[in-house]
Order: sequence, then structure tokens, then C-alpha cells
Amino acid sequence: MSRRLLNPDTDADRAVRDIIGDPQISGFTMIAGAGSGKTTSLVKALDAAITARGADFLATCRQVACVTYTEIATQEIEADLALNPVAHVSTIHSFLWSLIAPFQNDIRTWAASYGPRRLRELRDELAGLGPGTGTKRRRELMGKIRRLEHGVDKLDGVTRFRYGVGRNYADGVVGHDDILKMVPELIQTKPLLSRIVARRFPLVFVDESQDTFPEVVKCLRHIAVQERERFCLGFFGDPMQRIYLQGAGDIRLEADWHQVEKPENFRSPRRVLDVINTIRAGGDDLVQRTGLSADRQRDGEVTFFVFPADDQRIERLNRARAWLAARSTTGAWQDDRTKILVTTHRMAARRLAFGNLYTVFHSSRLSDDFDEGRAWPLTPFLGVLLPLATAAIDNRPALVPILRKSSPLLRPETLGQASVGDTLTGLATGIEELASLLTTGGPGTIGQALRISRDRGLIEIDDRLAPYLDADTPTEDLDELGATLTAYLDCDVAELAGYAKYVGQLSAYSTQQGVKGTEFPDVLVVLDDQESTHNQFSYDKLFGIRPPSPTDIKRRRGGEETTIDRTRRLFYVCASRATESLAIVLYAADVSQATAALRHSHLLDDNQVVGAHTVDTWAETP
Ligand SMILES: Nc1ncnc2c1ncn2[C@@H]1O[C@H](COP(=O)(O)OP(=O)(O)OP(=O)(O)O)[C@@H](O)[C@H]1O
Repeated sequence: MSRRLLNPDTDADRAVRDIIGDPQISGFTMIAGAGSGKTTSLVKALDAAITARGADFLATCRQVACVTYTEIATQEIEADLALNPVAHVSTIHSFLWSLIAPFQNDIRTWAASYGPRRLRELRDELAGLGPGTGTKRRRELMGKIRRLEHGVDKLDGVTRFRYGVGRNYADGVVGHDDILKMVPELIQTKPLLSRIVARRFPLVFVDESQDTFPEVVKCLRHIAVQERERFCLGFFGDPMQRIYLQGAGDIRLEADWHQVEKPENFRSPRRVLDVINTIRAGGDDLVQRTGLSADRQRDGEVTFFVFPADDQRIERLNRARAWLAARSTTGAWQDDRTKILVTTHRMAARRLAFGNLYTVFHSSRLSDDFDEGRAWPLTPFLGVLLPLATAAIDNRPALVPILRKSSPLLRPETLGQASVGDTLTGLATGIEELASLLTTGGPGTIGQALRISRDRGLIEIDDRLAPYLDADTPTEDLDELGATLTAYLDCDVAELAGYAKYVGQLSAYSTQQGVKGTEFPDVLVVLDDQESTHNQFSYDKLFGIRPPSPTDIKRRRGGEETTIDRTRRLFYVCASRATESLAIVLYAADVSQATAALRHSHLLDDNQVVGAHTVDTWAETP
């Protein structure tokens, strides 16, 4: 049985079980604070549905659907349910695609109508570009228009549509953005589709409902209203944890829907709970109390640091961690249990020493792929060369399976061309050279590592990169990709290790937006407006260190969301991830002003503020 299912039932769990067994109720919301066990209740609701109706569902090809926000959340919930086939757990995009994929003609008709609509928008945007807009944006738009025109022309010839990240109608690929528009539009205009969805998935539960796209919420609501007695829809979420601007936030109740309360917090120790209740108080009036029995509830540790926003940021953060570890009474702040939350990937890149790689890819079209660890120029390192270098040192038997997949010398058609002994000796030499370059962190460039790998037959170089590997490649007149690749090849190999750890989620660093839904024993939140340069958020404004801008004031007066609201929610998500110890590090232009502002915020009531002097000098104290 899974960890989540082992938790005792709460009143909310019992209420949900009653609701999903009652055909008169077509929906419910469980809107509750951080750590209240919403995901736990969701898993219990799925389990209850499987127990009550699983055999019937299996016999009639029906399932209970659970819609998650991330792929990781999908895997966790599937594991909680031991991959039970009655549950259909998937991200929102996959779920929507599974609803529409059988209706290929409807997809074609929709694309034939949407394509020209989108083309008009793109052409209008291109025509409206001012003389100040760079050629890059102009070219991008022209490329998009060309591809879409071609795609619309080829729609009739597509035999089967499939779902991919980027739209490519000519190849039958319906993109991420299409799915979010197409499925809600089709469901709301074709009554038969609502009926078919309700027939196939009589129960649909949505996790993280606050960040679900409003159009998706609307279309699920439409099914619940149309198919009232055959369908039940449950939303689990917390508006205070909305991270994405386009999220639905609050969910309005239909007349027959129930609101299930869940007032407890099962995650945060006492001091952390006080802090998150204080953060939340500025946004709404939800106050959580602990759901843990007295013998399970701990005090926890909360520490605030205020440091000057100077060039000692990284060193001081390391000193603060060492200082915390030396003082913790619970064994907190060891490397393997600490999570450090920064606002941008760039901040993590600097701290994990891959700042140059970051800069190179962030001035290119591959920036999103870089952040997500799937930029094609780096794939040889992540997939083959770094694992080879590691295996060369401590796991030599692992070398052969890797090489079998990567080395052109070990393909059946090439194997006969040289003696096996010579081939293996050549590969072994290549691995030694590569490992010594990569594991000692150079000195050497990425280009050097790739040349060794190519010349020794460890890998084949991608055709798009190959021309740039040789010294005589002209460096003038490079296009954007050429400039990126040339700069990439010049980066130091030492940068690869930190990058691989970061994208493999093996480092202590995460972005603040990326940790929603998770929890860690020790959480250190870095608040640094200057370094993050993220204009969506401002901790200085949240704490009153900087005044709100005229736009903030105007928006607040108009009842619209401000930077301060967004930042409060982000801060709430971060602080509520800690199960034992929480540290907040605020970097400030004026330390005494920032300390005074923190005191004013009541966050410090029970907690101490530590300054730079303390962490700079403590190690010297005998
Ligand atoms: N009934 C319960 N009794 C004891 N512990 C529980 C109970 N329900 C949940 N927990 C524990 O509380 C923690 C938070 O649970 P969960 O992740 O389900 O909350 P959540 O509301 O989805 O969190 P968040 O919205 O902050 O991501 C987990 O460690 C979970 O095991």
C-alpha cells in the first residue's frame, strides 16, 4: 500500500466518498491550504472509486480519470495506486488528447478552421511591428506564417493526427497550444462528445486546480452540467498556490456541487506553520491549524538571514548553510536533504558553475530546451559522454552497454572492418582521454571533448554540429544557431557537471516555481530581486522595502492582481515545502531597512534574524 493511502482518513476523505457515491451530486471542490493533504485525499478518492466501482468499470471499458499538473505528479499518483488500470492518471494535455484522438475528422475540421484564424492573427502581428522591432522577431513570425500556411495546405492529405509539443499540421502534428483550444471548443459545441467523455470517464478529478487553464475548467464544468447524473467532477486546489498567470484560481460552485473543507495542515512543524499562516494572512483569511497529534507535531526551525546584495552572495549562502548545519538540533542542512529555492534558472546556473553555458543557450531559441535538459547539442553529454566518464571510474561493466548504443564502431556493418581487439583498444583509449578531461574538469573545452569522442569513435556527431567542430570553420557571417554552437563549443567542460546535476534534479537547487506539490526536510528560500531580475515578482515590494509601482497601485484599485499578490503566493508555496527546517535569505540593498521591514511583517515574531557579520565570523570562534 502506498505512503499516501496509509495516512488516516479525515472528515474530508469521508465527505468525498459520500459525494462520489451520490448520483445527485455532479461536482465538488476541495480548496484547502498547503500541506492539508489535498493530493492525499485525491489518491484516497481514486482508491475509493476503484474499490467501489473498479470491477464494473473494467467490464465496461470505463475509468476514473485523474488530471495532474506535471509528469512527475502523474508518476507519483500512479505509483500510489500501484498502477491500477481502473485509474487513468495523466497530465492535462495528455488527458485532453486521449478524449479527442479517436475523432480524427473533428480534429481535421477544427484545424482547417483554426489555421486560417491563427494566420490572420500572425499576419496582423507582423504588419503591426514597429521599426524598433528587431529582425529576429520579424523572421520568427515570417517563419511561423510560412510553416502554418504550408500546414493548412496539407491538412487534407494527413491520414492520422498525433499530438506533439509544437504544431506541424503538414506532418499531422497537433501542438500543445492547439490541444488547449481545440478540445474545449469541440466539447462545448458537440453534445455527443460530452456524452462520450462522461460515458468513458464517469469520474474526473483535477489536481492543482488553481493552475488549470480556465478553458479546461469551463469544458469539464460543461460536461458536468450536461451529463449531471452520469458524471462527477472534483477539483483539488489552493488559489494561494497559483503560480501561473493563466491559472483558473478559484472554482465557482454549481448549484448541486459541494465544497469540502480541509482546515488542517499535516506537513509543517509549528514554527513553519506560523510563518506560512502569516504570509497567507495578507492574501485571504484562511488560517490553518495542525492536523498532527501532539506527539507527532514538532517545533521545527525557522531562521531569517538578511545579507547585503553584494558580490559575496554565493559565498555567504554557503556560509549560512554551514552555520545552520552547525546549530541545528535536528541534524538539518546536510547536503542530501537541503533544497535551495531560487527565482530563476540563471541564479542556479551561477551557483552550480554553469553560467557560461546558460548565457550561450539563453541567447538562442534553444533556451527552454536548455532549461529542461533536452537541448540537442547537450544530449551527447547527458546521454552518453558523462555516463561513460563516470562508468570509466567506478563501474567499468556499464561501459559496454552505453558504447553499444552510441559507438559507430560497434555497429554490425562496421564491426567487420577492423579487428575487434583494435576497435576495443581504440575505444578504451578514447574513454580514458575523455574521462580525464571531463572528470578533472579540464582545462579543456566542450569542443575538445567532442573531438576526442568523434575521433575515437565513441559517438557520431550530429550533422548540425559537425561543421563547427573543426578549426577551419569560418566564424564570420554565422547565423544565430551557428553563433550559439560556436560559443557552446568554446565553453569549459567543467560547466557540464553542474548542468547535468541540475537538470537531472540531483542538485540542491530548484526554481521556486518548480517545487509546487513537493516537500523536503530543509528548505532555504533565496529572496533576491536584484539578481533574479524577474519582473513578475518582487520580494522587496512584498515586504514594503520598495513602494508599489503606479501600475501596481492602479491594478490594486481596479481589483486586479499585482506583483505583490503574485510574490506572496510564490513565497507561500516555497515556505510551505519544509517538513522540518526553513531558512529565508533576503538580499537587500539596505540591510537595516530590510530588517526593519521584516520585523514589521510579523514574520519574525518567534524567529531570529542573522546578519552577514555573524556568518562571516562564526567559524573563527573557537
Ligand atoms: N490524514 C493525514 N494524516 C497524516 N499525515 C497526512 C495526512 N494527509 C496528508 N498527510 C501528509 O501531509 C503531507 C502533505 O500532504 P499532501 O502533499 O497530500 O498535501 P497537499 O495539500 O496536496 O500539499 P500542497 O498543496 O502543499 O502541495 C504529506 O507528507 C502527507 O503524507
